[in-house]
Amino acid sequence: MTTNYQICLLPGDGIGPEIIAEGVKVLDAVGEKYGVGFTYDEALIGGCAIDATGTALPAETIQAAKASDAVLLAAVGGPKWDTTDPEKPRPEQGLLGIRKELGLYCNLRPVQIFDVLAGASTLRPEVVAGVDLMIVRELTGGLYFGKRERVFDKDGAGVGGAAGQYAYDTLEYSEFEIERIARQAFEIARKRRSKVTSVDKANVLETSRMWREVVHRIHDADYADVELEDLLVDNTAMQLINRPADFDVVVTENMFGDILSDEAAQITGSLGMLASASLGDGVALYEPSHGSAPDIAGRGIANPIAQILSVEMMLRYSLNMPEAADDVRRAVTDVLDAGFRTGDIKDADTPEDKVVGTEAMGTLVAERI
Ligand SMILES: NC(=O)C1=CN([C@@H]2O[C@H](COP(=O)(O)OP(=O)(O)OC[C@H]3O[C@@H](n4cnc5c(N)ncnc54)[C@H](O)[C@@H]3O)[C@@H](O)[C@H]2O)C=CC1
Ligand SMILES: CC(C)CC(=O)C(=O)O
Ligand SMILES: [Mg+2]
Repeated sequence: MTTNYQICLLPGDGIGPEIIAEGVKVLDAVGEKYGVGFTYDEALIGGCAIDATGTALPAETIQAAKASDAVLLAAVGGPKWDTTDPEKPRPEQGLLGIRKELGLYCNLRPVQIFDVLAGASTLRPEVVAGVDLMIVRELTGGLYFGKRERVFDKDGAGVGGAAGQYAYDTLEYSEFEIERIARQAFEIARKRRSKVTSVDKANVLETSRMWREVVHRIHDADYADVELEDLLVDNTAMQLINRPADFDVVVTENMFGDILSDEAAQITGSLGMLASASLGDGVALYEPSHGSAPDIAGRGIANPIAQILSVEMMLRYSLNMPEAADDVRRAVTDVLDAGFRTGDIKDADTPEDKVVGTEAMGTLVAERI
């Protein structure tokens, strides 16, 4: 009997539709090789969903995601929907909403340097050599999900202590949320180089002081074999580009993880290389770490590798196809070793005939599965 998987596709906006097509191309090549069927159910999220339905996360999209074996998302957002009006819908609400709906509290962002891309990084090759770290980002708590409000000073009488508008966002964490992400980080570290760096701002924030306490309690009780270090987030931002190869697993709260992963992506040469898996206790979602790149959308030049490596993570974590996942990684490595580059990862030595577009890069990878 042929295995058949139902994959929910969420192309979103900007370069989203261009790169997800290449993820699907690679997944189809995997299906052909392993005799596995993939059925795709495409749904709306983000700006395109606002245009069609007035909301960034229609109920049908949530249903399609929950009914699938895994979700493949590209990216949402763009200038068309940018607004500072708190009453208007924003594409990013769709992304935050689907993470919450599916309970995706654990975001894995692997930062690995492909040897041949050492020259594409803005850091010196000897600094980026051997970089292999995993950012474990808490994904459904913290500042992105806390209560927020803007109070308009309609009569000029002043709000929040002074004349003018007043706004706030709140950063909250429960012990439970910290404990479950910390356990994930320690478990992952045990399968890697057994080192966890816990990143916080405990010299200022109360949530961070509790974060540190909980992480240490879990460590001392159940994971004393794993090395644990604490690092303040500002120092981490600096150390990541100073000594990136020293990091193994980096565990941190939602916003710190968002910011640090974009920074870490640059170590690999481009944000277009950084995949991610968003995991919970049910259906998981796989997405590049980058956004919808409106500055290059519609030109066929976006790098689809982050999306393709997100397919690799889907095969590994949701579909229990580790050999196929290895095939995807090997195929990407082979294409890069053969010298092919999208514009974002080319360097001064890349010959013009090796610079390829989104579609060609996807085809080159799919051919090597
Ligand atoms: N997961 C998601 O859907 C995310 C969505 N966004 C949204 O995306 C929109 C654009 O945000 P930005 O701040 O510009 O971040 P971005 O990640 O879209 O782009 C940052 C820079 O990286 C480049 N880049 C990103 N992905 C690339 C790829 N695959 N190939 C080549 N170059 C690539 C872009 O061209 C741009 O110069 C905003 O509306 C933002 O809210 C931002 C981050 C995550
Ligand atoms: C667009 C945000 C909601 C999220 C983000 O930047 C990310 O997950 O990387
Ligand atoms: Mg981000």
